[in-house]
Amino acid sequence: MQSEPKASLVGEEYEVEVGPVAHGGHCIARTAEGQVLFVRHTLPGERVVARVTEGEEGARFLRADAVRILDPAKDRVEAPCPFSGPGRCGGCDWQHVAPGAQRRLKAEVITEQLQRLAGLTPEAARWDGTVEPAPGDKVARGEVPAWRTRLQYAVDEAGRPGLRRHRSHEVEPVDHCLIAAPGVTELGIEKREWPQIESVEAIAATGSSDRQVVLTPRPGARLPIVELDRPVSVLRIAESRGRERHRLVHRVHGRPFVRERAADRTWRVGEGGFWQVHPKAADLLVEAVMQGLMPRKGDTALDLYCGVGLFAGALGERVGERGAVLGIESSKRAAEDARHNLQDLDRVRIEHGKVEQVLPRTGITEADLIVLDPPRSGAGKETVAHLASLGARRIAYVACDPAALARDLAYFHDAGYTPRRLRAFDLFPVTHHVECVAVLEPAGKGH
Ligand SMILES: C[S@@+](CC[C@H](N)C(=O)[O-])C[C@H]1O[C@@H](n2cnc3c(N)ncnc32)[C@H](O)[C@@H]1O
Repeated sequence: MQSEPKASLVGEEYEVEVGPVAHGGHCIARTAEGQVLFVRHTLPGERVVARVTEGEEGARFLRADAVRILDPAKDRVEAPCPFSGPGRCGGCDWQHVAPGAQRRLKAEVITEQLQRLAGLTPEAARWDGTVEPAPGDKVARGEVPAWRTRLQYAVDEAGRPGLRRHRSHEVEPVDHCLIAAPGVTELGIEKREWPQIESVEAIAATGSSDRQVVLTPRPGARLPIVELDRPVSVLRIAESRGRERHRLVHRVHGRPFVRERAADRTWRVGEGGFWQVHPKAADLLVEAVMQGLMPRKGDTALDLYCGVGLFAGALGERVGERGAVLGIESSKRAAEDARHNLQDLDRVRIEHGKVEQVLPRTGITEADLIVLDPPRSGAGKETVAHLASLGARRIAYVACDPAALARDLAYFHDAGYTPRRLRAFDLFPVTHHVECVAVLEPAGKGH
C-alpha cells in the first residue's frame, strides 16, 4: 500500500521562543504542537516568527528562517552585509550576531558536542571553554573582518557574480562580499559581468602577491577571453564537461599554483590543493600543534591528511637528523606539492594515498608523535584504533567539525587516549564554523 504524501509545511509561519544554538549554526525551537524547528537568523532567547523553508507534517524536524524578530536578544546586531538574511546569500549565517557572542555560541556548540558524543565536560576535555579570535580579527560590534582569502563566486544566468543561497543552487548577486580578503576584492571580480561563465574561484595568497583565478564556463560555452582589473599570477580556465563536470584545465597563464607563506616557509599550493582560508590560520594552527606535541630531536612523527605538508614541515624542522616524519595525503597534486615544499628536509617523506590504506601498508608499528587533520567527516573508528596502537607520546587532532572531533575523541578514549589540552579558534568569523586543536596523551599520564 502506498502511503499518502505528507503535506508540505513550507511557507507556514510559527511564533516561537528560540532555544539553544545547535551544531550547524541554527537554533532549536518547537511549535505549539511540539514539532522541532531548526531556525536560522536567530539567537537563543529570542521570540521570533519562523517561516518554514523545508519539511512536511509529521517530519522529525522542520527547517525555518526567522523572518520577524519580536523580542531581540542583546547580542543581535544589524547585519553589516546587505546581501545576508533569510533567503539571501548562504555564506555568512551569523551576520546578525555581535562578534564576541559568535565566539560564545561556538563554544556552546563545542561544549554540547563534546558532552553528547564523547561524554566529556570542558574540564575533562582540558578546555578553558573559550574560542580564541584570530590575531587582528577583533572588530567592533556591527563590523565584519575581511578574512576570506579563497572564495568561489557563482554566476547567475545574467552573468552577475554572487554567492549561492542557503541549501540552494540559486545565486544571490553580490557586488561586495564583506568577508573577502582585500587581495580577493582587488581582483575586481564582483564589479564586472561574467557571460558564459558558471563560477569564478579567486585566491589571494598570504605573504606573496600570487593571485589565482579559475573560471568554469557553462557547459557548451565558448571559452571567453578574460582580462581582469589586476594582473594575476595564474588565470586558469577550467572546462565543465557533461554531467560529471570534470574540471579540465584548458588554458593556463602564469604558474599553475600560488605561493603561500606560513611557519617561516613558502608553500606551493596547486589548483584544488587544500590551504586554510583564513590568512592567520596556518601559523596559528602550526603553533598550537607544536606547542601541544613538543617535538624532540630524534622523534618519529606522522602527519596524516597532510595537504601540501604544513605540519610535516614544522615537525621535520624540529626532529632533526636522527628523527623522521612521514606525511600521508590522498590528493596526488597536493602530495607532489608537499614533496616539493619539503625537499630541503631529508628526514621527511610523503606518501600519496588514503591514510586508511597507506598507513597499514607502511608496516609502521610505532611513532612518537602524530598529527592528524582529517576532512570534515573525521578519521573514523578504524583509523583512530590504528593510530592508538602506535603508542605515540602525544597526538594532535586538528578538526574543522566539532561533531566529528567529539566522535573521534570517544574512539580515542576507548583506545586509551585522553585529552591533554583542547583549544578552539575562530577561523571563520561571521559563520557558525570553528576550528579545534585537541592534544591527546595515553590515559593515566596526567599532568
Ligand atoms: C583539512 S585538510 C588538511 C591539510 C593540511 N594538514 C593543512 O593544514 O594544510 C585535509 C586533507 O586531507 C586530504 N584527505 C582527505 N581524505 C583523505 C584520506 N582518506 N587520506 C589521506 N588524505 C585525505 C585532503 O586532500 C586534504 O588535503
